[in-house]
Amino acid sequence: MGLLVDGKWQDKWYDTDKTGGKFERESARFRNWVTDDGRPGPDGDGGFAAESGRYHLYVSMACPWAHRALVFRKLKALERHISVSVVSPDMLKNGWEFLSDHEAHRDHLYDSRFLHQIYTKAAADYTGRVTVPVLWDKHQETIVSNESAEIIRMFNSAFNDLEGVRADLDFSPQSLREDIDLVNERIYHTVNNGVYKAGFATAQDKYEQAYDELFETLDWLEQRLSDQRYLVGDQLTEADWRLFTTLIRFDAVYFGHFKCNRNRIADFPVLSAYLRDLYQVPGVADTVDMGQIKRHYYFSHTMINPTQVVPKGPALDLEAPHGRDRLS
Ligand SMILES: N[C@@H](CCC(=O)N[C@@H](CS)C(=O)NCC(=O)O)C(=O)O
Repeated sequence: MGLLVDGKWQDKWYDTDKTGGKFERESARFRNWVTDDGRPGPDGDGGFAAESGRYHLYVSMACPWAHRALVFRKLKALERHISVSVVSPDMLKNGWEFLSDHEAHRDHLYDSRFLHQIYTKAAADYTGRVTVPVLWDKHQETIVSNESAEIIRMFNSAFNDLEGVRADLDFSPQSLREDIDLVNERIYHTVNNGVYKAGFATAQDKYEQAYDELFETLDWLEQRLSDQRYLVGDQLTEADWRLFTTLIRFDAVYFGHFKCNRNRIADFPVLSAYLRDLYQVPGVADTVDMGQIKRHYYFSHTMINPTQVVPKGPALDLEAPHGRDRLS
């Protein structure tokens, strides 16, 4: 694990000393938007028009942020328009890596060895962390965006005019945007990023604070979802998919590896049924690779799990009936 400094790779773990043991996530640096006609989006430069075959997504199957983009690519039927390369689940001293001789983990565009080479191709003097997902423009040979929250909004609406794309599915309708943003905000800080704050804390109090906030929000969600099928009423939205990619990793990884162990998701009757409901949406299960998820966290974070032994369990029954149809 490391980062780029002026375009040079440095093998360095997160620096929590300067924040008293607290993990603070760095903001993504590439913030352009693909739009239907190439006009600029809310941030960054214009010139990124939605075109079939022009964009490439770099992901890890293990990463919850990249997973959001994969879910949107699948549900919006963007697979034939946006190609993808999947890094190896092992993220060690060189950061995310490709494996040239494994079709499943090759860089299909440049046959690079490391993801940081994609970052320096886009910005030779880049300073910052090298994260997935990355949305790459094959025409301009640059990174459009490395911020998953924005990539999923592009996938939701920018490509709607392309053939076969599910324009009828809108996961961020304008009429619900305010509510979506509100729940996203709480869930981002206390759940999506909350599990990382607990897992990467290097001070007891910082860990306990993240743990308390996490379970306070999970209790709130258990309540909220007891009489409504989805987070923002009876329609599936972006807010659900953003929560989903954290919940699906919870019992297998965050409960043990990140010490988020007051309860498993399986112990929350409502949340666990909600998780199965989302998992059973056609196409979604194809985006979940529990083997790569467990391998990544337990094998890559050697300061948390120095033996690199990957747990066999837990047994998860994601195909069991969820019974939530009655709510909508
Ligand atoms: N803000 C980013 C965060 C992405 C992120 O942190 N991805 C993790 C993998 S789960 C990563 O690549 N970490 C590498 C690192 O921090 O060096 C997003 O949501 O797209």
